[in-house]
Amino acid sequence: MDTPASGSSHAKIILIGEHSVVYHQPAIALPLPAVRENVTITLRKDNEQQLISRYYTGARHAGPQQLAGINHLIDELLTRFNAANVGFNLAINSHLPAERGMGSSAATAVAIIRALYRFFEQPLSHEQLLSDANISEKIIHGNPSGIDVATASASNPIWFVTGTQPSAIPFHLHGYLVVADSGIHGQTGLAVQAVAELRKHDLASADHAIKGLGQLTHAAKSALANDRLAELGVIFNRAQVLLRQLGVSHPRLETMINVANQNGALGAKLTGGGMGGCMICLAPDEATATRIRLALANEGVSQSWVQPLKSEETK
Ligand SMILES: C[C@@](O)(CCO)CC(=O)[O-]
Repeated sequence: MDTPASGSSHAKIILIGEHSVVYHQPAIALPLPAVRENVTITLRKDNEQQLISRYYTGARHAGPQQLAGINHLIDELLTRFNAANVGFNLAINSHLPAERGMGSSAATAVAIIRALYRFFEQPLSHEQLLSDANISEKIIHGNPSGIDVATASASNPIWFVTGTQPSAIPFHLHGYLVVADSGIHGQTGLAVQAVAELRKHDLASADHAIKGLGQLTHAAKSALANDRLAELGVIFNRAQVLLRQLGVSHPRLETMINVANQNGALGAKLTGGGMGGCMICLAPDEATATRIRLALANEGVSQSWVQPLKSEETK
C-alpha cells in the first residue's frame, strides 16, 4: 500500500456477434493491445480519494454521473479490503475513445481492479477479475453479455457465449484489420435496449436477424481457422446487413463502410454496440489498409488504427 501500484488493460474489437451475443448466440472478439488503458494508484497522507482522468479530476464521489459504475466498483472493493477510509490518488491514462464500441468502460474497470488488488496486495484470480468488472458494467450497460470484460482481460482472440467461460479460438489468418472511429458516441446500453424494443414489436424478424448473426459467427470461426480472409470479408458484409435490420447502424457508419469497400476492403461492418462508434474492415495487405485509412481520413475520419492479423502472434 505504501508503494504505487498499476494495472492496465486494452481495447477490444468484436469481429462478429455483437447484439446476437446478448441472445445466447456466440461471438468472436479480439484484444487490441496497441490501444491501452493504464491506471496508477498512489497513497495519500490524508484520507481523500481523488480521481485524475482526461474527463474529470477531483474527489471521486463528486464526479459526473458517468462515474457511478466505477465508483460503485471501487466502493465494493474497498469494503472487501476493509479500506474504505484509505486516501489515494487514482490516475487513469486512457488511449481509448469512450463510447465508441471499443470497450472503454470494461477496459477501465479491468485496469482499476488490477491496480487496486496490487495496491492492497490481494491475490486476484481471472474468475474474480471477470466477476468484479461486471459490477460496473451492469450499472453502465444494463444487461451486458460479459464479452467486453472477457476481451479486455484476454491476450488472445476469444470465442464467447454468455454464461460460459470464454475459450481460445484457432486463429490462422493473414491480413490487416482496420478500425475507424466515426467520432459519434454510441451508447451500448441504448443500442441493446433498441434491439430489445424491436423484439417486442417484431419478434420474428428480430430473431431471424439474431439467428442469422449466430450462423455467420460459426462460419467466421471456420474462415479464421483456415486462413480464408476473403470469405471472412463476405461474412462481415452479410453481418452488417443484419445489424442494419436490427436498427443499430448509423448513416455515418454506412458511409464509412462504403468508402472502405470502394477502396479495396474485403468486407466491412460496425463493431460493438453501434448507433455510432467504430467500423472495422479487412484488408489483404498493408498498402490496401493504408489506402483505406487515407480514403476515410479524406471523408473526415480523424482516428483509425490498423492491426496486422498474424496467426503466429495471436495464437
Ligand atoms: C452490443 C453488445 O453485444 C456488445 C457491446 O460491446 C452488448 C453486450 O454484449 O453486452
